[in-house]
Amino acid sequence: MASFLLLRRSTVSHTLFSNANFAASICIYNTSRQFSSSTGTMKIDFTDLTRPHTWYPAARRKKRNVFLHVGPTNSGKTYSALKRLEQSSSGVYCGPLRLLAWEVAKRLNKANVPCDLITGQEKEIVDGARHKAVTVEMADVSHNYDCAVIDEIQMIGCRSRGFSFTRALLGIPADELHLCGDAAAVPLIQEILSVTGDSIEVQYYDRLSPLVPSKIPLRSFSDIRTGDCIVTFSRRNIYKLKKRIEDDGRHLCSVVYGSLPPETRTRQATMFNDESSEFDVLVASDAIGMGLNLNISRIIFSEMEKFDGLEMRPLSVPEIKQIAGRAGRYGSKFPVGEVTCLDKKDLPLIYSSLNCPSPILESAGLFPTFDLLYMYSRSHVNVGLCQILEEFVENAKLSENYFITNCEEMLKVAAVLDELPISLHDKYLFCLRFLCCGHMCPADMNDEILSQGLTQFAHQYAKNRIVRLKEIFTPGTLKVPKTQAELKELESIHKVSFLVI
Ligand SMILES: Nc1ncnc2c1ncn2[C@@H]1O[C@H](COP(=O)(O)OP(=O)(O)OP(=O)(O)O)[C@@H](O)[C@H]1O
Ligand SMILES: [Mg+2]
Repeated sequence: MASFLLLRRSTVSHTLFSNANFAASICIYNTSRQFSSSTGTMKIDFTDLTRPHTWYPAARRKKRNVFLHVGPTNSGKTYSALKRLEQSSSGVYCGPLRLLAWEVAKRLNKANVPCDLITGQEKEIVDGARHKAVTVEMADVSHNYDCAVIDEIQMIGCRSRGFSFTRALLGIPADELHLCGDAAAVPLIQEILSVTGDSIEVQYYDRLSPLVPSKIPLRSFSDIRTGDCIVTFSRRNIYKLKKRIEDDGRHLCSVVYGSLPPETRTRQATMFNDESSEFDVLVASDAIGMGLNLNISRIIFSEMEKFDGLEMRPLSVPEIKQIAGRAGRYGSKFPVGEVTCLDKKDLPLIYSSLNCPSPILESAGLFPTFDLLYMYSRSHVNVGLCQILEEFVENAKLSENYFITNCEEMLKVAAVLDELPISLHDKYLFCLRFLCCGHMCPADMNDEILSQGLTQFAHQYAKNRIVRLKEIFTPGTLKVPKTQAELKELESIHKVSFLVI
C-alpha cells in the first residue's frame, strides 16, 4: 500500500457507511402517517423501527423476483445463483467473507464477466465492470441492478453482523434477487418480505457429494494426510498446530484466520488449493467456515469451543455444519468429505450436529440508519453519538421479526470520538468503519494498538479532514515478527491501515 493513501469524505458513499437514504427516509416517514399530533405540530418517533422496509425507496419502487436457494452445504445453491448473476447485464454478489467475495470476483472475471471486488479492506476496480463482488457491509442500496445475490442469508440472525444482511435483503434494488443459505431462514425471510410486494420462490437442494462423520478421532499427528484441514480458533493454536505438523517433516501447512491481512489469506488459500504447491495441509479458523470451495478432503476439529468476543462458547449446530461442509466439495479432487476431531469426546457432538436441522431463525438483525439517528439527535442538542446511540437503542421499537444489533463495541468507539470536533455523520462512519475492519474477527477497543490507531486517526482527521498513512505510522519501524506477540501487533497495525482506505 502506498504511504500517501488518503481518506476524503467523498470516498465513502452509498454503502453501509453512507447516508444516501437520508432524504428518502424522511419522505417515507412523512407519507407513512407514523406520527402523533401534539399542539398542532407533527411529532415523529424516529425510534420506531417497526417498518424497516420503508427505509429503502429504490427497492420498494420495484417488484423484485426473489429466489431462495436453500439446502445443506455443498448442494450447489451458490452455483445456481451465480449462473444467473453471470447471465445478467449488471449485478452484485454479497457474501459474508472476504475470501468468498474474492472467489466470486475471480470466477466472474474468468468467465469474461468483468467484476469489481469491494470489501471493507480493499477495492479492485476492473475496467468496464457492471458486476461487483462485495462483502455484505459494502452492498450499495442506491444502485439498480438486474440481478443480486446474497449468500449465506442465514447470517441475518447473527448478533453482530445480521443487520447488514437485513439491509441488503430489504434494500438492494435488483429485478432478480437470489438468496442462498440454510433452510432455517425460510420462514423468517418469507415473513420479512411479506410486506415488500416482492414475489418469492423457494428452491430446495440436496448435497451433491457425501459428507461422512468419522467413528474415530485422529489417532496421532502421523495420520495427517494431504487435503486435511485442522480447525482451531486462536492464532496461538493455529501456529502451534502448524509447527507440530511441519515438525514431522512430511507436510507443509497454509494458515487462514480472520485477522491475517486479506492478501495473505488469499495467498495462503491459493497455495493450499494449488496441487503443485508443497503446502498440502490447511490449519484454519472459521474464516474458512462458509461457502468456500477449497480442496479439503477431511475436516479435523481440534476444539469445539470458540471465543466470540465476549466469552468462550460451544460451537453452534450451524457453525459445525458449515465448517464440516468444507470437506469433499463437489468437483474438487476429493469426492467424499470426512469429518473428525482430535478429542474422542467431541465425536458425538459432530455426529449429532451433522444429522439434525439447524434451529429455525426467529428474528433478523436491525440497526438504525444514520438518517434516523441524525433526526433523533436534533432533539438532543449538545449530546454526543455515544449517548444518542445508547438512548436510541434503549427506546427502539421493533416488530417481532427483528432484534437490535449489539452495539457495545460501537459505544466504546463513539465515546472516544465524542471528545473530538467532528460531525455526527463522520463519527457514525468511523464507528462502522472501525467495526468492519475485521470481518469474522470484530475489531476490539481492548486492542490497544487498534484503539490508539483510531484515536490518532480521528484526531488527524478532525484537524485536517485528510489523513496520510505516514501520520499514523512511523515509516521504517515495522519489522518481521519473531514472536506471537509481535505478530499480533503487526496484524493490529495492519487493521489500523484499513481505517485509511
Ligand atoms: N451443476 C453443477 N455443475 C458443476 N459444478 C457444480 C454444479 N453445482 C455445484 N457445482 C460445484 O460444486 C461446488 C459446491 O457448490 P456450491 O458452492 O454452489 O455449494 P453451496 O450449496 O453453495 O454450498 P455452501 O452451503 O457450503 O455454500 C462448487 O465448486 C460448485 O462450483
Ligand atoms: Mg454457497
